[in-house]
Parts: sequence; C-alpha cells; structure tokens
Amino acid sequence: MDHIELNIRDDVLPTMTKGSQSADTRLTATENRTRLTASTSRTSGAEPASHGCAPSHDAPPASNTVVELKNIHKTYLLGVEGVPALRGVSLTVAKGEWVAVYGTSGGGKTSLLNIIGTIDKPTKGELSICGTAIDANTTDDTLAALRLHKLGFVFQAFNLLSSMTARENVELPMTLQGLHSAAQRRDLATRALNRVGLGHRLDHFPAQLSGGEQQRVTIARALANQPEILLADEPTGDLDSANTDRVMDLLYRLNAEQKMTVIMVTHDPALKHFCSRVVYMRDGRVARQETVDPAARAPRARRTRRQG
Ligand SMILES: Nc1ncnc2c1ncn2[C@@H]1O[C@H](COP(=O)(O)OP(=O)(O)OP(=O)(O)O)[C@@H](O)[C@H]1O
Repeated sequence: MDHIELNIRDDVLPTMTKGSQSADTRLTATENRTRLTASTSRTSGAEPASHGCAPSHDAPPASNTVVELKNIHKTYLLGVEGVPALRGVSLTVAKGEWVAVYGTSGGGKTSLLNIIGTIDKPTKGELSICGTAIDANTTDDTLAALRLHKLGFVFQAFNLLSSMTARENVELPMTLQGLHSAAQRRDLATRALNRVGLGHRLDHFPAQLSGGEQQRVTIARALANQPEILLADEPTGDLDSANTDRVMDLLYRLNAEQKMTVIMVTHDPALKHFCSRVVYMRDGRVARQETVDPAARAPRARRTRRQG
C-alpha cells in the first residue's frame, strides 16, 4: 500500500449531513472520511468478481444482476436499545437500471443505500454487490476494492472543501488514497469534470459555483474512477428546479447512454420519470415497486415537469 499522508485534519473535512441536517443524522468526521474516500479506497486485496459489471478476463458469462439483497435487516444500537431501520428487505437491481427509492421519513431509505454502498453492514440477511457476496467475514480489503472499482457516491450536501478548486476537490479522494500519479489524478479529474459539463470551471472554488455546478462537481468526484453503480442520496435536495433539471439530465445521460446503474433516494415525486423503477419503503420494508413506462421517461418527463 502506498498511501500518501496528507495530514488533513478530520475537523476540516466537510461535515456531511443528510436531509434535514438534524443532529441525529449528523455524521462524525470519521464517517465523513469513509464516505469521502468511499469510491476510491486503495486496497491490496483481490478485486471483486465481475458479475453484471464490467467483465474481467476469463469471466464466465455475467449475470445481469449488480445488486442482490435477501431479507436484509438493520438494527442500530442506541445505548442498549435497538432501533430497527430495515426489517427484511429483498431487492434485485439489474445492470443499467435507475432505481428511485421513495418512502416515509425514517422508512429506511438511507440505511438501505448505506448497506448497498458497503458503508454499513446489515445485522442479518444476504447481500451481493457485483457478484461479491458480503457477510460478516468479508474483509475490509474486499469492501474497499468494491468501493474503489464499482461504486460512486453522491450526497445531498455537496461536501466540497471550500479552500480547494473544483479539480482539486475531484482529485481529493484519489489523493487521500494514494491512487495514481499526481498527473494521472489531474487528468482523471479534468476528464470527469468535462464529462459533467464543467470543463470551463476547473479552477473555480466552490463559492464561485452555483449550487447545481457544485453538485455536478460532486458527481464528477463520484465518476472519476468510473464506477459501475452510482449511489445518490437526495442528490437534488438542495437545488432549485433549474439546477435539479441539469443534474437529472446529467444522471439520465449517464444511465441511458453509458448504462450506468443508478440507485437514488429522493423525496421529489417529479423525479420518478427519470428513473426506470420506483421502490417505496415504509417502516423498514419495501412496501411496493413499480416500473416506469420507458415511453414516459426523460427527456419527455422533464418537458412535462416544466410545463406543469
Ligand atoms: N446511526 C443511527 N443510529 C440509530 N438510529 C438510526 C441511525 N440511522 C438511522 N436510524 C434510525 O433508523 C430509521 C431509518 O432511518 P433512515 O435514515 O434509513 O430513514 P430514511 O427513510 O432515510 O429517512 P428520511 O427520509 O427521514 O431521511 C429511523 O428510525 C432512524 O431514526
């Protein structure tokens, strides 16, 4: 392992919150670091098996399934008290799907996303991401390899460091993990920012960017390592409708043209037509699911939304 020590103090890492930013959802600096580096963690461990994701050499014919959850339970411990967040969730996601997860507050949406992202472990149940079965014996190296090669993360709070330019922010997780040479990191970050339409904003600081542009920087950061699955928790939660459209258009193109699998938690009912499937959660369970009519999907959905 050739980690680069940056001596970035935890207290200068952005405090990541979700949704209402209430105290009980505020993440610790350590959790922030895990999330910030989640998609780029360096590992010496074996790469996860290909399974519905990009084929590796000699791989057997890949199944189309990239996420498989069977009877997943998650109970948080608050002191001696158990707080059940997931109570038996089974869900299968195929490569190239865009799944929107809706549901009641406290229904378990973020808990589900964190388990799919291997940020958190289930209390009970079976989980497989890109063909890698995850259980209590799964090593940190294997989880890190999954996050490095297969998963990208976008959260509601932009989590950009204000003292760094857009390009430096995109480079940061790779830098923290000692990935690539400095020149390669710069090149990957530049490409990712070009991909999200921010090639002309490379040297801007977050305060010099609009909210939508800042969110696109976080998407570029998630894309820098070309993940198979993009996990997004309220990616448009802090955006006005014009910027929401831009971010959704970008995700739509990534999904439709590059077949990137997207799993997105949202409260905005207008976004469901960008997606291919909608999952509704209630009380820690999947209450129902529906497939979105392909003919009704964006960009038509976007026009309808604007007119309405
Ligand atoms: N770290 C934690 N410790 C204890 N309880 C937690 C923790 N995280 C979540 N919970 C509880 O688990 C349940 C599910 O929370 P989760 O954040 O997954 O719901 P959600 O559907 O994302 O909610 P929202 O829409 O309000 O963001 C809630 O009752 C919540 O209070």
